[in-house]
Amino acid sequence: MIEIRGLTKVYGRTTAVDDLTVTVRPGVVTGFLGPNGAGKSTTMRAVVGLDRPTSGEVLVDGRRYADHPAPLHQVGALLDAGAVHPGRSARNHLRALAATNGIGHRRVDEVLELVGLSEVAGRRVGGFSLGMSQRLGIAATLLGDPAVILLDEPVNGLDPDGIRWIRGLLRALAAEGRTVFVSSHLMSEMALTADHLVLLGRGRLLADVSMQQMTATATGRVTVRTPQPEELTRLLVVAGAVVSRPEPDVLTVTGTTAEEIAGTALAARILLTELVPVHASLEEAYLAMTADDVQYRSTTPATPATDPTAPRRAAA
Ligand SMILES: Nc1ncnc2c1ncn2[C@@H]1O[C@H](COP(=O)(O)OP(=O)(O)OP(=O)(O)O)[C@@H](O)[C@H]1O
Repeated sequence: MIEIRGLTKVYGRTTAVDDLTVTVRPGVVTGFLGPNGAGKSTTMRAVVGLDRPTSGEVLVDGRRYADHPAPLHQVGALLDAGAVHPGRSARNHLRALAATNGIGHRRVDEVLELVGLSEVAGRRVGGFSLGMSQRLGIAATLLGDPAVILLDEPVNGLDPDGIRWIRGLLRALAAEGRTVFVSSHLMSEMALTADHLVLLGRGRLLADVSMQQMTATATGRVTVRTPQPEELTRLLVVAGAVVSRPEPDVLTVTGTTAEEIAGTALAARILLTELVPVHASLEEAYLAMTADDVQYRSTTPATPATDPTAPRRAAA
């Protein structure tokens, strides 16, 4: 378990993490999401003691990382896949890491196998593709068979096969009862991998929710087909809904439910030939939640930033 309590990290005039309190639990994959610059990497570095908090603290299974007698057995962290001596072979890189932590050669071969690098284990790491380097980084995190696994943007540089592989690996590690905390700025990827989500925006906690809760709060819109669109539009607008008309006999309605639309239509004897609730995708919910917190914004944000159905924040 990772307990982040009141974590604040200030760099000069930038508050990278702002009073963040969150608990990352074992047995599930927790996705750590937020736009670029939200403070995800800073938080992860603080977990493994690479960044000293300005205030607050982070405990891993009840102790600060530095207080664990054998940290590599406690926490496996992939924070920068590039931090490898380019002249070394993959096997020797892992053997060097293993040696300093009292881990034997057999475990090195096991993790090479696990990440699919056995056949290239003798090759110089300098010639590795980004995807291969990511796999090697993941192998290093698993060396000590840790209870807590921390991965910063692990799918970066992976091809679709690699992405599917890492998804399976993360889910298997969580199923074994480990704590799996994985950052990404790709909601679509997390939707397939994570059971729980921690959302960060400008260093602050925006949401700490299960994937199910996130989907439920992603209020959607309703598509209605009717031969009496003008009449139904008038009634729905009076009732406070927002209505657009993409086709002559089709309305898109937000701000109300399918049940209410059906009730309104029935009361006015308006025929409905189609009534389809369309749930907002997780991607839309995420964009709506983080719209105010994007540090580097393009000039034409193609986001539903003003969507009145955007879910409320858990904490602002
Ligand atoms: N060593 C540092 N010195 C100064 N500022 C820093 C440092 N590290 C991070 N920052 C700043 O802190 C903020 C948070 O950065 P951080 O890398 O933690 O965000 P992130 O969510 O991981 O972003 P990304 O998805 O782009 O990696 C940013 O404004 C960044 O510029």
